[in-house]
Amino acid sequence: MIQSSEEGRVPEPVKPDRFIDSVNCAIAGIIHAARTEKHMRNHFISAGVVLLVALFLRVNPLEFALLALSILFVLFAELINTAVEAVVDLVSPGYNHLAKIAKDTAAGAVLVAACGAAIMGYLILAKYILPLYGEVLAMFGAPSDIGTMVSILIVTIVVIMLKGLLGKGSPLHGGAPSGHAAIAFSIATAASLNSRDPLTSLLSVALALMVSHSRLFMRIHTMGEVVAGSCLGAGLTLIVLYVFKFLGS
Ligand SMILES: Nc1ncnc2c1ncn2[C@@H]1O[C@H](COP(=O)(O)OP(=O)(O)OP(=O)(O)O)[C@@H](O)[C@H]1O
Repeated sequence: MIQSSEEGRVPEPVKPDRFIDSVNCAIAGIIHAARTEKHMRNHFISAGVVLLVALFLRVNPLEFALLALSILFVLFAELINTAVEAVVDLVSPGYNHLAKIAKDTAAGAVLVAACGAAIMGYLILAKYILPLYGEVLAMFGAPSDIGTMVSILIVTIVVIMLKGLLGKGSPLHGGAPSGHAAIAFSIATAASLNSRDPLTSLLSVALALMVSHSRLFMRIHTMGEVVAGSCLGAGLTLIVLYVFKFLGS
C-alpha cells in the first residue's frame, strides 16, 4: 500500500496491518487492471455473458464449476500479465530484448488460458446450443439451388450499386458497405440454410468473420462498413431465399 506522507513529498509504501487492508490492496489491483487493460474488460464482459448463458441453459453443477474455473484462470493470467507489464515498464522503460521476451511470454500465458477456456466452453455449451440452433435452421426449410445462386448474385449487385451511389471506393476495394463482408456473410447464410447442420453453419460463419476481420485488419474498411456489409449480406440472402420459397410453394 502506498500512502502520501506530506504534500510534495514522495509517497512511502506502508505495509497493510489488517487483513481487510490487504484485501483492499488486492481489489485495487483488480480495479486498476480493469480500468487500464482493454483485454481485461473484454475478459470480464465475456465471462459475464458465458455465465449468464450457462445459467439460462441450466448446465449441471460440475459443468458450471468447470466453466467458472476456466474463466477464473483467464482472469488470473491477465492479472499476472498486467503485473509483469508494470514491472517491465518500471525496470526497462526503453527498448530491451529481455523486456520484450517477458511481455510476450506473459501475453502468451493469457492466450493459452483463453484458448483453454474457449475449448472448455465449446465442449460444455455445444451440446446445449447446437440442437437449439439446428431447430432454428430447420424452421427456414431447404432453399432451392437457383434461389441460393440468385441471392448471392443480388447481394453482389446491391453492394456495387451502393458503392456507386455513396461514391467511395471501387467495387473490390474500400467504400461502403464492405463487399467482401457482404458476400462472405451471404455465402455463410446460404451454406447454413442448405446444410441445416449447426456445426457446418458455425464454421461458415467463422470463415465469414475471418474474411470481414481481414478487411478491418488491412485498414481497407472501417468497422461500420464491415458491419453494414455483414448485415446486408446475411439479411438480403435471407429475404431473397424466403421470397423464392414463397414463390415456389
Ligand atoms: N520495453 C520494451 N522493450 C521491448 N519490447 C517491448 C517493450 N515494451 C513493450 N514491448 C513490446 O510491445 C508489446 C506490447 O507491449 P505493451 O506494454 O504495449 O503491452 P499491451 O499492449 O498492454 O499488451 P497486452 O495486449 O499483452 O496487454 C509487447 O508484447 C512487446 O513485444
